[in-house]
Amino acid sequence: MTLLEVNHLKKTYATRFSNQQVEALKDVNFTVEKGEFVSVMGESGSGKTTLLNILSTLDKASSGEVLLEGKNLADIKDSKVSDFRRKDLGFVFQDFNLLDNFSIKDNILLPLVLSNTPVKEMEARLLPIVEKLGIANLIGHYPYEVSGGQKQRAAVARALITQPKLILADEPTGALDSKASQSLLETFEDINEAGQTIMMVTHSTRAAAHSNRVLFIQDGIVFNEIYRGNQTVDQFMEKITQTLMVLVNRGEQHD
Ligand SMILES: Nc1ncnc2c1ncn2[C@@H]1O[C@H](COP(=O)(O)OP(=O)(O)OP(=O)(O)O)[C@@H](O)[C@H]1O
Repeated sequence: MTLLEVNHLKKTYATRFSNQQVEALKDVNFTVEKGEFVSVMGESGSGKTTLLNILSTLDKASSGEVLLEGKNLADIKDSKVSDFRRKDLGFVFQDFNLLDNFSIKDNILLPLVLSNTPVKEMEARLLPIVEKLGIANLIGHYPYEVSGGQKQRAAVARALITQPKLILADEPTGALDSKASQSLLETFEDINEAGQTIMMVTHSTRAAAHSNRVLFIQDGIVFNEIYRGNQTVDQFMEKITQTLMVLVNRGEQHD
């Protein structure tokens, strides 16, 4: 079943200091099936953040459409946009975005508090998630008392707690050491195997190699996509590296 459909997405920015326009996305087309774990790669400036911002309704496309379960995001009323973002999407960022003055538990529960979920239900949802993520013993701590890897697990728990249709992750391993990255990627694989659809922007070939499919963006379009299939992480990494080389060579020919 198709969860996300992106059709002819275009985003043009008007620059502030000249009349020039930047075409960040020219014609982006792809679909994501329910239960997929998809990575998006591309050189710096290729439009990955722009794409994530539009998918997460933080920014609007210049033209084209994004459908989530067949529903056009552009049709969501302004008054309902934050509700949509909170209930249907989960976010994981490079720098965790946890609130320093809230305990790990309160950080995780925040989206449910904001949508007036009964306390009993909050508690019932919390336990299995923190146990699965291995942070059950840390929920009374504050973010400054735990490691980067543990902070990111708390952020993943916060993303999962609303049972979102889609998790959007922006460089989730960017601030983690290799051990914590590896552990987070395995967690992503686990929650994906349990049915969670994930879309992750990353510069890391190792991170991307944990997903099922990689989309490569260049010059504002999806230039290529490759599937992991039965490949191991190492085999898929090799394939991703080869595809990135083609991308770099293509870019140099254009320069
Ligand atoms: N608000 C803005 N105003 C004008 N131009 C912008 C704006 N945001 C992004 N751009 C331009 O759009 C293009 C795509 O930027 P974007 O941030 O989406 O790339 P990216 O692939 O996420 O890069 P990175 O990997 O470095 O984060 C770039 O040329 C960038 O300079």
